[in-house]
Amino acid sequence: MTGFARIDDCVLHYTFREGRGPAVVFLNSLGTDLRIWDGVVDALPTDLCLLRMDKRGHGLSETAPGDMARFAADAAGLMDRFGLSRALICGVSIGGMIAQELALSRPDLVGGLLLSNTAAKIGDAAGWQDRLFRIETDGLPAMADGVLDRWFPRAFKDGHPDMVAGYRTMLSRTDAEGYSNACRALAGADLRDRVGTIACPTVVIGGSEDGSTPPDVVRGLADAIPGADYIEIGGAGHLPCIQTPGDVAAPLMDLHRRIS
Ligand SMILES: O=C(O)CCC(=O)CC(=O)O
Repeated sequence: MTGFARIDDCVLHYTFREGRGPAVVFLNSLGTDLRIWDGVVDALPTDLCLLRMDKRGHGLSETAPGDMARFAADAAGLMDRFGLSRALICGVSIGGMIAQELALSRPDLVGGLLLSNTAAKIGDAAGWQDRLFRIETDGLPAMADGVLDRWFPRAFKDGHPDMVAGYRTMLSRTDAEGYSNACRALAGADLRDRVGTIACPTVVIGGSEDGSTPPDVVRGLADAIPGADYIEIGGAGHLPCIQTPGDVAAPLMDLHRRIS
């Protein structure tokens, strides 16, 4: 079922499938929408309960300002709407930060975490300021090639030109204000002092060719969360959910079995 739900000040777009629990909840990266999980969902058993959502300012969700806590409250509000608890939260990049924030603020909702290509702090203030300036002066379409170079390794781009063109379109059509709001949320978010208290089973995935969250940064997150496992996907860029969805679906199902 595809639908829309008002969570406080913002109408959010989601897809929900009832099924076997624990539910799996997917949280997207910057400049993408819930379709980045299509390949992962196709590789999962068809009887699982699944919730995907477009965070505010992305996909078909409304645009409204909000920090990392607000993004997590949106996910929590949607999960509450569907009566989900102890779910397996799978987030990539900023989606992985939202997942960490959710585990810290609403541990009742989170049974396990699959954190893909993310960290407890992503980038630095100067880098985000520069990006905000470029969005305003050049616009997202003009920035797309640079972003895609961080998302996908050269060999993947050469081998899949149509797919890469499609994701360039997804990025370029993202609402500039929504994208900028998410950049501000990233600039202001630092979970490094708090992730050591995450207590649920956690798997962290990195990509050896990730140009946005390099593998040493992602491994640092796994080191900071008690008991977390780290998996590095050789040859993967920033978005293995698109590039090699089976490499995300397999640890997701292992974790699902562990928490079931
Ligand atoms: O992808 C994200 O959610 C944030 C990390 C980032 O900066 C991605 C990019 O390189 O554009």
